[in-house]
Amino acid sequence: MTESCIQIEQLTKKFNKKTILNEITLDIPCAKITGLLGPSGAGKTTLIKQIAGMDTSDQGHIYVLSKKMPSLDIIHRIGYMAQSDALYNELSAYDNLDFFAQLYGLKGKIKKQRIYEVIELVDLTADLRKKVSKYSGGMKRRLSLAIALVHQPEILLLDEPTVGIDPVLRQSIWSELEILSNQGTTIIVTTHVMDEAEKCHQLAMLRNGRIIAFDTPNKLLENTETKSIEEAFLYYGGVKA
Ligand SMILES: Nc1ncnc2c1ncn2[C@@H]1O[C@H](COP(=O)(O)OP(=O)(O)OP(=O)(O)O)[C@@H](O)[C@H]1O
Repeated sequence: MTESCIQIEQLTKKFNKKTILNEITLDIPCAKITGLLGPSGAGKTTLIKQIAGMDTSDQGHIYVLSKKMPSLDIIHRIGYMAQSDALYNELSAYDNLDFFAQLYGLKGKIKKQRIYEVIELVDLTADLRKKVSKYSGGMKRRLSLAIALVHQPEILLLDEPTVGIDPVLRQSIWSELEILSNQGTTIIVTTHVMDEAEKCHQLAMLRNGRIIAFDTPNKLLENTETKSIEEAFLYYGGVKA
């Protein structure tokens, strides 16, 4: 049995009396890439924010690294990349990274070294001193990813990290996620891109705020006798392919 680093128990979240997350129970394995797959409006962002401890639930609990969320002790052990970039546009990429690295307690040589490592990883070294206001949308996504990684978090929560990123860099980001998970990082990534879903070690399929399936991509295909994750999703969603 794989150890789990995040436990979600009977989690329900409502907005204006509308149920957005409906009694979600999930055990997210440690040191694996878990994908949250679902159509627009399924509740992926709402769920990832709950895991990050950014919002309260109406019912149920979340434990991250054995601590009940929200927990201030855990927040610095999480790297969170939101769907919309939270960057300081009037600062350079370096200064943005420097600011967030300091918030996470990095100092001196180690801080500088990590800034250069993560900026290289997202292929922005040449634009490090450029103001973020002059960045394209894809460059901003890459910088947001670098910020989420700068303090080497044990838990990495990525909300649609590769939107607007070209296929070559997307590949290298996925290779890096694979390396990080091999090194022990627990990663959750939301996506509605099916070929990215196949790269995840575990996939949680979310529809109308409910988990309709949770397994490895291979098992999901096997169990539904389908040839693609998209077909498997339709099967679990009640639309027989
Ligand atoms: N703060 C809020 N107030 C009211 N409704 C909200 C709020 N946040 C999200 N919702 C609603 O909750 C539902 C789920 O939204 P959420 O952003 O979690 O979906 P998603 O699966 O991440 O979609 P997408 O792939 O488009 O990002 C939507 O109907 C959305 O309008």
